[in-house]
Amino acid sequence: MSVILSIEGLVKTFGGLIATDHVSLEVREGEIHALIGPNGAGKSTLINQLCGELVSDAGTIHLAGKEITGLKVPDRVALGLGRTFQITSLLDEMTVLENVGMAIQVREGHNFRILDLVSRRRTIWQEAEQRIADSGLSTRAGIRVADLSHGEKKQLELLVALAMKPRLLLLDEPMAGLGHVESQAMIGMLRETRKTAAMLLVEHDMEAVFALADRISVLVYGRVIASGTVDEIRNNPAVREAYLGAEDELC
Ligand SMILES: Nc1ncnc2c1ncn2[C@@H]1O[C@H](COP(=O)(O)OP(=O)(O)OP(=O)(O)O)[C@@H](O)[C@H]1O
Repeated sequence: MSVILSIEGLVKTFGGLIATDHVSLEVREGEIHALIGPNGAGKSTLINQLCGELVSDAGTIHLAGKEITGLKVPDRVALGLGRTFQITSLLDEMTVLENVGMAIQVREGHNFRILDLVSRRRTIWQEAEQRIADSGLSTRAGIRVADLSHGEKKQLELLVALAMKPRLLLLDEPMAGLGHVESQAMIGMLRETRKTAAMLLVEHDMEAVFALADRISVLVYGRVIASGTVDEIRNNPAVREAYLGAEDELC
């Protein structure tokens, strides 16, 4: 399986604090690679370094073989990097359909030509309808974002990110704040997503991690202390040690 994301020796410091300390890991095509670790381990910092919101102090990032370490956010997006943004980035007064349609228009923007504007618009809205019909939001296309539940907003956030057709999707706690039923719906959506995009999944919900991950890397104090399959990570003494006091989370 080829490597879609390769990180080598990535470092980020804040003053005297080393938030990510020579992090190296790989995400392969078609896999969900979970990144877990205690609070303050550096997971969000790493995601922000990868998407270009934080400039790294050292190390390299390659996406599908191309070095993207020094690129700006839009250039990384153009090369196939996607991420779910905070729910607040959804357009509250617009419908589910309009939010997905807008994302597709952004993706297609550079292809617009005056002459085929009308037919392009039709294609865009058809794609938006199809993406929604295939998701857990199939009955919510005409609903304003403001009237959606928290779980539905998280699903829409994922749909909007997918409308950009990323090759690699960075997910920062997609299960946060979801109830059991909503979590199951999100797990279903992420399983479907695996068919089109590899994912680096930062998540505290271990049930979801174990249900979804092909491989897991464990970050503690900014360092990767272990990388492996679900079983390897569950049975790794150093990982259990890092989670001491919350051991049943790993059972
Ligand atoms: N902008 C910043 N300025 C200063 N320190 C920061 C900044 N961002 C993060 N940190 C520090 O870097 C360390 C790693 O934080 P980070 O948010 O990446 O951890 P995390 O693993 O995502 O934690 P959590 O699971 O609680 O979200 C923490 O000690 C945090 O306080």
